[in-house]
Amino acid sequence: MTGLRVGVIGTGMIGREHIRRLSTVQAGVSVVAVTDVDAALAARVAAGLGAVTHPDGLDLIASPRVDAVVVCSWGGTHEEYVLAAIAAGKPVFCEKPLATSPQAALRIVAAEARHGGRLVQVGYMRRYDAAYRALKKVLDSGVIGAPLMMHCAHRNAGVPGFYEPEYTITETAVHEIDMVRWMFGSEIVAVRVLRPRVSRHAGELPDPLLLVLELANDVLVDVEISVNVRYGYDIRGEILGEDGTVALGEPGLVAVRRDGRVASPVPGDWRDRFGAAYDVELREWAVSAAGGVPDGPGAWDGYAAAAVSDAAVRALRTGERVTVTLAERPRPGDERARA
Ligand SMILES: NC(=O)C1=CN([C@@H]2O[C@H](COP(=O)(O)OP(=O)(O)OC[C@H]3O[C@@H](n4cnc5c(N)ncnc54)[C@H](O)[C@@H]3O)[C@@H](O)[C@H]2O)C=CC1
Ligand SMILES: O=C1[C@@H](O)[C@H](O)[C@@H](O)[C@H](O)[C@H]1O
Repeated sequence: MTGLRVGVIGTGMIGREHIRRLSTVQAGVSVVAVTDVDAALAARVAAGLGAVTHPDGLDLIASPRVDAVVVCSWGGTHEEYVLAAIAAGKPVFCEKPLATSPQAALRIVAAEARHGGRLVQVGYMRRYDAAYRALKKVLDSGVIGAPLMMHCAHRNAGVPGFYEPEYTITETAVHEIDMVRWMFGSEIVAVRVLRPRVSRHAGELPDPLLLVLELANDVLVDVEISVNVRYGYDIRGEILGEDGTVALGEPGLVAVRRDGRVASPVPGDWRDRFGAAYDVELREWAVSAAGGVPDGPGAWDGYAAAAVSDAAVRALRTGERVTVTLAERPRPGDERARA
């Protein structure tokens, strides 16, 4: 791979994680520029890398020294930076969510279509996880027969103080929303959100929740979202087919049997559970971006996830079943794509 010079916007938790992996997992990639609204933080990160800092994300994107952009700032800032990267004709990896409303995500889809080819990749790392890839391989092989249902659980040990009630959907369940579309190759057409008794650890949050996702191919998916389980980070998935089932295995690589007990480690958070998936994700992105065209989950996937998230937030607020209708998908080079 010829050298790819990357600029990173947002040097917080996942920004620093991605900088570390971009600098180590793929030869030929260098992080040459960073920026953060916390300028002191950006300066510390840049000093450790020998990179330069920029006063803001737009300045970084415009730099002729930056070939490709990684956006790791807060969700509400993503649209502006992704649109600027498209305008500059630079490949951009944007952490999830692509944008915080379907309308904003659709503006990105339209801008990329007007550009005429793919530039955007969204950080849906489950598509790169060995266990999810193995699950999909079994499903696609037909060995369990036609899929009927999927049961998922997404449990966080805890969440930070700034975590808002709607983040249960837009920050957390959004991973299952994307994963399910990819797993079954079918759009989500309606969503319900059920609210069981609230956990005593929940504080002000609606925790836990049960989402029911209806797919266009009539597969039904239930997703438990629990964000204060305390015991660890636990991601589960099992598909029921006409002839059998397939489930994600336990993430711990070993089980210790002693004193009449079996014990195996539970990951602490998403960095533990999906560390290897992020490595593959960023490596594959860097290779495809060096060729000018990212090939992972794209702007349309970011839009579809935003549309389903939006419906799920409405379902959470109203208790009703909310249908999802996606916009018409513009084709590359489509000058009519809505501005
Ligand atoms: N794929 C995954 O599993 C995960 C994805 N994420 C996503 O990554 C993004 C960042 O999350 P974290 O790193 O956890 O948050 P964080 O709060 O640790 O870091 C975000 C950084 O962005 C900076 N920032 C905010 N607005 C900015 C702007 N306009 N320009 C430049 N810098 C700005 C903040 O000062 C902060 O340093 C979010 O969109 C989140 O949803 C986060 C965790 C896991
Ligand atoms: O993306 C992530 C976080 O932003 C989110 O807050 C967590 O709930 C997810 O498990 C994690 O993967």
